[in-house]
Amino acid sequence: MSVLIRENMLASLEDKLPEDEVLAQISTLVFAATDTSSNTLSRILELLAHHPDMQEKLREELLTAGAAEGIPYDQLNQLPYLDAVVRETLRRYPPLTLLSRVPKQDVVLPLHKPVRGVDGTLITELPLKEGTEIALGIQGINTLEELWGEDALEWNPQRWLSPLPKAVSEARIPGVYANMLTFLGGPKGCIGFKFAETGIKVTLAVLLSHFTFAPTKGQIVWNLAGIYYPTVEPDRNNPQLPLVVSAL
Ligand code: HEM
Repeated sequence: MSVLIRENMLASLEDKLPEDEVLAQISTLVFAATDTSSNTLSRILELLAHHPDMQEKLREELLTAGAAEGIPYDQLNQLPYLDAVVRETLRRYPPLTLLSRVPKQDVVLPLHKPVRGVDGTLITELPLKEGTEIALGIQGINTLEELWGEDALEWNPQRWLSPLPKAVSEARIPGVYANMLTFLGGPKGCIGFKFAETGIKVTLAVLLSHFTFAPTKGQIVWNLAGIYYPTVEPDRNNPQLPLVVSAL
């Protein structure tokens, strides 16, 4: 945001954004960045609390790399298990599960594989009228068994430590990040995906090298909304995720 403000002050009169547009950009950045990243982080901590073996493996990787004292960006980004945990969570539990797009003109959309219509004809493409709202099933693509294999619905960071199934790379998923649609792609894709990934990794590095996380007795429910958020049953309105946190 400071870069945006600074560059706008330096821009020529012709290129300068008016103040209301700068404010609108700042609101978009805050809105787009906050709940997406924090809910992903909550999801990771909850999953690690329920998988103490994976939590320990990740902590060991972090402590060996010196995360307790603080490690440089490049080194943090090269930690394979940390990367696997973040990727797998963003694959299996994308904070935005469904988004839509509206074509500005009539288009014909080719299908990845043909489907059979109720009258028995084979359909290979969909003609869409301008203005038709199309739902993009982010979570559906991220967890398609046909691509990711029979365990597509399992949260398994280990899958990122060996080559991905051929079907995944051959599908050419048009997302900006790791063969998935979590951050979408194209001109309206997420501009903050690297920032989000780094923020999540830095926070995990700091927390896991000083604390352990375990589940509480309360039942956590993840509510499907614009952005998935956790609550404690039966309260569905106040986002919260209690965990037992102990100092190392
Ligand atoms: C885990 C974290 C995040 C996820 C899953 C995520 C996901 C997405 C997705 C799917 C879109 C496309 C929305 C659409 O086309 O309707 C998007 C757009 C965007 N994201 Fe992210 N995002 C994350 C974090 C961030 C962060 C940290 C920032 C900023 C630093 C950011 C800034 C933006 C902006 C500016 C847009 C464009 C909004 C627009 O076109 O109106 N995002 N994000």
